[in-house]
Amino acid sequence: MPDNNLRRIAIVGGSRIPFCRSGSLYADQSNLDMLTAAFQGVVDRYNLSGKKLDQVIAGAVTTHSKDWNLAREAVLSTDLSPLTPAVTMQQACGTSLQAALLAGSQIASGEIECALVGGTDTTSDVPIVFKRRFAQRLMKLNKAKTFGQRLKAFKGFSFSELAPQPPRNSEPRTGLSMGQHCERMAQEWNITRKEQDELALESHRKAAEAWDAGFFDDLVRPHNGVIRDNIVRPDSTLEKLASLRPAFDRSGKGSLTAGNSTTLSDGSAAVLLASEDWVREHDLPVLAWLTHSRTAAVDYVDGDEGLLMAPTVAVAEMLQRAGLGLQDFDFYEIHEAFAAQVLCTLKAWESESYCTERLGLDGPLGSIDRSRMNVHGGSVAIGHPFAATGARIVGTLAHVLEKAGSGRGLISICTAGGMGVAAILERDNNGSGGGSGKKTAKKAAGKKSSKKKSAAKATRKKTAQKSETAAGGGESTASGES
Ligand SMILES: CC(=O)SCCNC(=O)CCNC(=O)[C@H](O)C(C)(C)COP(=O)(O)OP(=O)(O)OC[C@H]1O[C@@H](n2cnc3c(N)ncnc32)[C@H](O)[C@@H]1OP(=O)(O)O
Repeated sequence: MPDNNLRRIAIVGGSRIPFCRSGSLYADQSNLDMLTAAFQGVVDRYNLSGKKLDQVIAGAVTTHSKDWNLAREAVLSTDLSPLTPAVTMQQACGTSLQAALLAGSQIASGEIECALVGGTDTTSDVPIVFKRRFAQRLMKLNKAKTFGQRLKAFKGFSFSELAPQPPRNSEPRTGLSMGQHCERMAQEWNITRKEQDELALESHRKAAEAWDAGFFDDLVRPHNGVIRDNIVRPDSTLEKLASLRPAFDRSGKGSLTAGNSTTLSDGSAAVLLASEDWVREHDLPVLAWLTHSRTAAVDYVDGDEGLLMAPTVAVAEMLQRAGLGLQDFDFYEIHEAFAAQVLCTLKAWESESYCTERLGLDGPLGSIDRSRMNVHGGSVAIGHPFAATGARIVGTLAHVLEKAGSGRGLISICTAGGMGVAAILERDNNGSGGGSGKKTAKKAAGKKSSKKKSAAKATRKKTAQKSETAAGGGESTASGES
């Protein structure tokens, strides 16, 4: 991306739905319902109704086979032009940040002018399937033409075959959950329980303050009757956090709890990216520019690397290529998979031996100013619908930079499979630097013709009908007050 022949990548803006605790207010929502809502949020915000976009890249980590090409199905459920192509991709918790990087590369190279990227995940609507043996019987039954063939399909049947198979919740190569892996990292890096609880408490405090101050008003669009993230706990205390039992290691050494880990959550987020020309042509604002990125992986299987330590590598390599130091940032958005993951990452960057021996640097990257990190809360407080987190963070950081007027922000996301995705967003001193930005998002949305408005309404109705909505008013109001 630093190549001068490449075009600048504008972040026009993002939209997401409120994130909710697993099995709560989105229990009736599918990945498609939620991704459609995030996409439609961007469409409405930037007056894209009926428009053909050049590219849509999005994904989910936990999917059903019925999800098909989820990104394309979501496009067809919005009022974007059906001529908009879309691709579904997955890189665990890095999915929608990686989607932005892939789309950004296409914009930079001149291949496309604009792209919508996003992610969604549900831990409420998970695919629970039968054992392979029973599934094979059903396939045989489906093909059977005679009564004898139908009977044969069930020859030797055992009721144990009916035991449901829930989705995998552990790393395929180690059999350990993310939490168990992060416990190991916390113990290796001597991260205390108190440090983790303090970080978690701060995350909740900042997220609650940001909601109260209206920071999320432009970024989060109510969905299914929910108006606020229902995971944020403004009333949490250090004493309460300290009283929670370790969740992943009950040997007495464990320090990761429900309070300092991300909770299983449902939600979606999307971001619109474009070339400078396209932004100008459509008179849209540029909140920030996507200027650098890097993806890295660590060997957590045969090597002795921590599963969630790859962002240390991705960020180090990105900084080297960008010619920047770790302190050259006004804001840091570090995905809080677990409070311990963030603390291990910060400690690794401060460690001379880790930075020289593992990252091949001349010395430590050093400390960051913690008051600039996750300034409006992180994944511990807001929630972490896996594939949605990258787009949430890109949208949030772009918004933070817009409000600051100018500056530079660093994004760091750890993923399952031992990977890390990093990116840099920047905002020029002269503001947007791209389109005049005269037509603000709200003005753009306000200009929507009544014909388009009713088309959008009809489409949303169509989508809503597809899911059996049980948006209980009482429950939704409760979330609004959370
Ligand atoms: C790359 C990556 O991003 S990896 C990360 C991927 N994500 C994950 O792996 C998800 C990890 N999280 C989990 O698996 C689960 O959330 C767990 C296992 C940590 C906890 O699950 P649960 O036990 O169901 O959590 P639950 O929400 O019920 O909380 C347990 C208790 O802690 C309390 N609690 C949780 N957070 C707080 C808080 N901030 N303040 C006060 N109390 C809290 C709850 O009220 C609850 O108390 P109760 O038992 O009295 O009702």
